[in-house]
Amino acid sequence: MIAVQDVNKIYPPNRQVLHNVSLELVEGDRLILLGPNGAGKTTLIRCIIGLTAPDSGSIYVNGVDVVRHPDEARESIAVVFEEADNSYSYLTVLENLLYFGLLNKWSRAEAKRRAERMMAVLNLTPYAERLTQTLSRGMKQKLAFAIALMKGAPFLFLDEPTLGLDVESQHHIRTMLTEENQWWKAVLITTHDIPFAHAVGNKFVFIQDGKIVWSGTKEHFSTPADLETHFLAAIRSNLST
Ligand SMILES: Nc1ncnc2c1ncn2[C@@H]1O[C@H](COP(=O)(O)OP(=O)(O)OP(=O)(O)O)[C@@H](O)[C@H]1O
Repeated sequence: MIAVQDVNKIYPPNRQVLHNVSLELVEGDRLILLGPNGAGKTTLIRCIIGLTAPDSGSIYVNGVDVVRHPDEARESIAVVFEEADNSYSYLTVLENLLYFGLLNKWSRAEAKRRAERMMAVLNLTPYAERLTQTLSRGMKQKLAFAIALMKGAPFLFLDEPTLGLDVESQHHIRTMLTEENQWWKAVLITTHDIPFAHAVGNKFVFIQDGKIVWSGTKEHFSTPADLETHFLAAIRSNLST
């Protein structure tokens, strides 16, 4: 479980970008963090993974205090930032996946099994023997996603996972995230892609100017259009208060 309680963050000299933010990520959650540009989503993720220290509040990852033990807490979280490029360009797709699998202490057989499954789901199998320096940007993004998953961490954080991906690749990512029997326990996703958010999310948190303006489950929205309407209404009512 990840527990964020009353987190405040002020960038010097006095720009407060998170205001008393609290949220929980528990097993089975596919939590979508929706907010306009500059709302504080990336800052919140950076706080949870211990890259940025909050000015007050607490963050625990599986009981580990992130502020005191960021390295230990981070071991439980695999993160893919927007336009991530975490692969070695002089290794092939398969070699990269095996390398990161072995680094994460899977046996060779287990690393191979996971790499093959990952390539199949993300449609990277035809590129298994290609050097990653020859891949397109979208393929590299899918590989970054696969590499992060090779970590086998219980929590997965994805920052804008569909940005710049073609329709089929978006479909692969969506399928992967909603399949049964995941290797991870919960996922937190930031996105501006409403149809993707609606298809994947089962919990939603709307953030505006560093404040959580609404949170709830998927039952509130029967269609992507509902989600968009609800989101815009929450943002606008926050602006008018
Ligand atoms: N290191 C920093 N120093 C000062 N201000 C910062 C710093 N990093 C971010 N900010 C500011 O904090 C606010 C929140 O930024 P953040 O990147 O967390 O937003 P975001 O919701 O992820 O935005 P986007 O959707 O555009 O990626 C913005 O106003 C940004 O300019």
